[in-house]
Amino acid sequence: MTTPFPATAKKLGLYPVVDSVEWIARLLDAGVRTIQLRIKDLPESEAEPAVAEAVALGKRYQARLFINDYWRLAIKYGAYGVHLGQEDLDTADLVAIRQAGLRLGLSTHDDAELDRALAVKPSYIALGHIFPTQTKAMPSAPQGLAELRRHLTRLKDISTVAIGGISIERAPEVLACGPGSIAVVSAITQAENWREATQILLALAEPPGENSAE
Ligand SMILES: Cc1ncc(COP(=O)(O)OP(=O)(O)O)c(N)n1
Ligand SMILES: Cc1ncsc1CCOP(=O)(O)O
Ligand SMILES: [Mg+2]
Repeated sequence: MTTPFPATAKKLGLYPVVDSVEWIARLLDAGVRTIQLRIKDLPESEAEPAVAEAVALGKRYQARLFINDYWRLAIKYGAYGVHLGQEDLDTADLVAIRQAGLRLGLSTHDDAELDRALAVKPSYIALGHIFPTQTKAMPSAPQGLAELRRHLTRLKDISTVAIGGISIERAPEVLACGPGSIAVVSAITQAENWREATQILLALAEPPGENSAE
């Protein structure tokens, strides 16, 4: 029988995905408590200082800091968790991640990927991309809100994250579908006023009294 990964909060709330320690520091200081460091295409040795700093910051703020892709570094520095995509699943050592006590988040885009992800018993499942996005080249079409709703009906007992093209304007309709979290990149990093955008998104995704400390 597959051993589950450690649970995370059912409602992870606002989940910014950013590419630098500077963004991690700013957003933790602004009150964000779930966050991901997503550095792409750097050799592990070059990404290592950023991962180490991000993990230290996450601990200082008692935040849920997920490391994208670099699972060995996440284990080495004791991150809260790791985020992996379907391709990453082909190569990552899931046993090592679980034995190190890290949470695991997995990307999914359709029913087959959901089946595969659920078999791993991760800490959360990400569903995307919901709307068109400029941030990442996606091989599939956006799933939209109806598919998001349909997928969520299969995921009552696990923490869920919606991602892809979620703007301040679209966040309420996404949240109304019932995911525990919305992950955003450009809604914050490309905002004219990132502080204001973050506060608006925090208020939408984390209504007072609803944020769990897990
Ligand atoms: C919360 C969240 N959801 C999805 C992704 C995408 O992960 P992946 O499919 O592995 O693609 P890359 O981010 O590695 O390009 C994510 N990072 N975070
Ligand atoms: C990393 C990732 N995975 C699926 S969509 C996406 C990018 C989301 O970025 P944005 O919030 O700017 O659309
Ligand atoms: Mg990945």
